[in-house]
Amino acid sequence: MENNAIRLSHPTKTLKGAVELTGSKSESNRALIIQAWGGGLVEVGNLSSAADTETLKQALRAIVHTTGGDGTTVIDVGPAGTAMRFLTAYLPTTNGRYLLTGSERMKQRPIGILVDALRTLGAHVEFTGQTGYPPLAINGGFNQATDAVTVKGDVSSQYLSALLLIAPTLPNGLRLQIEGELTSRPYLVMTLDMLGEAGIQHDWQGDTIYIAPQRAHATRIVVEPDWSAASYWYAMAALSAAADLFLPNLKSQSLQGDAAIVNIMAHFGITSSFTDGGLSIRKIAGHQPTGVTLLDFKECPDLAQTVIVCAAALRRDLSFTGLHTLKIKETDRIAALQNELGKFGVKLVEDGSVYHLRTAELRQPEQLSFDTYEDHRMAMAFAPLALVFDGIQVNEPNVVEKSYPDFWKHLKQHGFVIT
Ligand SMILES: O=C(O)C1=C[C@@H](OP(=O)(O)O)[C@@H](O)[C@H](O)C1
Ligand SMILES: C=C(OP(=O)(O)O)C(=O)O
Repeated sequence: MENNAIRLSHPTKTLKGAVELTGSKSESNRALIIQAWGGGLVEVGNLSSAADTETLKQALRAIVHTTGGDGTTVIDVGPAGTAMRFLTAYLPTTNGRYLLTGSERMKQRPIGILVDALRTLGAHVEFTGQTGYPPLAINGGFNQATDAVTVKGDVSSQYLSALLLIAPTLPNGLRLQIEGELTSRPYLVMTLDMLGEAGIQHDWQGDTIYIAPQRAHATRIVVEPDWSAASYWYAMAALSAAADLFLPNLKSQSLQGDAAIVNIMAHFGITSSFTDGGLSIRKIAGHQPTGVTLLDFKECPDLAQTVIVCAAALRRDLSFTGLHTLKIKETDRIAALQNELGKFGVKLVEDGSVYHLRTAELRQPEQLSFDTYEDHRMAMAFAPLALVFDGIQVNEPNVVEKSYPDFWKHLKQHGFVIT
């Protein structure tokens, strides 16, 4: 067994009880940026314990302490995509000098589209390594050259959210035209809704969003639990013998697009019911598969691994679309899925923009040891397989800290044996 690995099994295959999920990292990281320019008027409740949120919080603290100083502040966001993208837009609006960098993988995740837009606005942002990728040298204090930028919408919605989050602070505001098809749309809507919670108005006509220069109102933003984290409990429920779980504080009307897991998992025999205090999920005994054949993840890319692995274990030969952004996330998630599903005989076959799951040759090898590719979602998507196979191994399990540090602790509390 590798040094840094755990073995997982679940003797009873039954799940019961409550799971207190941490706050959404997407909501938290938006709240932190709004709070940063909100001038003490913006309070945030239930901030996520995700490492990505802690990273952004520390980075923003570093700015407060160095603004106006002469030296360059080095900010290393590690693997945190939202921290990288949001800071790239936010730092030019402060007065400091920064070197913004991240993990080796972060240096392979494109950011040129956002940097080009910021330069059009007049910001001072340079690539210090490969053009189009972090690290970035950023000098604060820019004179706004224009209020109008056009940004491609089909690569990462985070570029758009990053610009919108600073829009109210720009002297001339921002007129953001989205070019091409918008991917991960709910994250953009989340950004606008959270700005709205701080009193920031916007006008969205066709493909253009306008935000005038505005100040935040006094507000307390309370972060909802993380729906992407909830998705792993849905997968565990679907793979269990019986499940009756309660996830406190999740609401049917959510800012998070990953609440789509409710409808997706209905196809896998899981019912969801919202009460005043949260969400109950149950497995229906003797559920017959619905006729669904195709699932689209364009609006909820972070659910893709959860659902694809779950479908594989249930021998559901489904097809999937909307996976085009997965190759530029924490790892190439398509390649990572293909490798790890292959370890138990399942294929994920690429056919243009559609992917097909092929489970006919599913088998359990003597040893099942899953690699995680520095991707929290690989670890959390494959862990539920301990309910199906007689024990699995997960390598580098600490990756879960990126978004859900208590993941393994919660699994132990719900009957998983982890050694
Ligand atoms: O804005 C956000 O908080 C996020 C947007 C999505 O990224 P893309 O817009 O790059 O798809 C998502 O995958 C990521 O985990 C979080
Ligand atoms: C893609 C993700 O995060 P980020 O882009 O913020 O690193 C994720 O959490 O799945």
